[in-house]
Amino acid sequence: MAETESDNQFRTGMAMLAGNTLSPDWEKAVVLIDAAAAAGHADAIERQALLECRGVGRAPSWDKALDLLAIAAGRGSQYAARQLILLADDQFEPADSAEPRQGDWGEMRSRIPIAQRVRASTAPGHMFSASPIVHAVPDFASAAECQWLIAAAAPRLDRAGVYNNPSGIDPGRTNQSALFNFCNSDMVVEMIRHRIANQLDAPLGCLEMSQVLHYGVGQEFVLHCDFLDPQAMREEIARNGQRVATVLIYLNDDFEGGETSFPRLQIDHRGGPGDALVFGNVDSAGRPDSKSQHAGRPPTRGEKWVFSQWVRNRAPG
Ligand SMILES: O=C(O)CCC(=O)C(=O)O
Ligand SMILES: [Fe+2]
Repeated sequence: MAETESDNQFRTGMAMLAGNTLSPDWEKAVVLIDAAAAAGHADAIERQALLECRGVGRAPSWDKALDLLAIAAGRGSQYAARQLILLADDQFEPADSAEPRQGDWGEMRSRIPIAQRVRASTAPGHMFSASPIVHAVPDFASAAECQWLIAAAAPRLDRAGVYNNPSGIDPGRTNQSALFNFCNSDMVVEMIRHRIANQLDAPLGCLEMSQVLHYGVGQEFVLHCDFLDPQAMREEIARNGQRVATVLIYLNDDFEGGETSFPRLQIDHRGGPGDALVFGNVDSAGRPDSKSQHAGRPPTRGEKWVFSQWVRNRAPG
């Protein structure tokens, strides 16, 4: 089938947002995606939902975003349909279902409990350390969300990089990761990001691009601190802020080993699927705290999957 004008606009707009920079040139891309969506392009409407919830070139609105998702599903976007099923019914629908899902998408959309889905956890959890904070929060994400994140990351895994190495590859980080830039984020991921921002009482703009990490047997993320080196990364910190907190969400438990270890705090932790570990990388005065040093230990059997969110002390810009 010949490519239509709106196919072309959608493809070109998405290509502009495919990189991993924190601030791509949104303006032109958004014009193209909006134009394709206005012409009824289902995939463009599905992406427009993400623009609405993030507030790119408009005021952020979950309601408008979810309305668009229902329209996109009605126009045949299976991706939009799967997001609605998860958000309304907390059910994970694999992407390769043989039968295209039929549904009353407007009705399903109306049942999405937005406030509940983005609400911070009120469970006391377990405070391992007060300074730096290391706080285990149970049941932070649902089983379906964990399955969703693994499925979204699995086809895109790449050798994990580190910020302060120009080649991006670090010998101390043998695990793999998948980044959620605009092109591969979605409303399920955005809801989890929103929940994390609420949990930390931080603006959404402070969250870096989310990642899912994968460790096979023997793969590890050796001892490191998540804060950015105040000297070596001075310009980056001035531009985009310091990385003051990290939130991990454990996505599975069918492995052995693979703890998150903080040797200076004598913590060795493994959460169950959906449990979060929130930790600070700076002390109460905002200074980098080397006691936050930690490692992702290698699994000795099976594979470990974890969602990792680095959080700055201010939004980039
Ligand atoms: O996988 C882990 O347990 C640790 C991950 C980690 O240190 C990070 O994402 O910064
Ligand atoms: Fe880390």
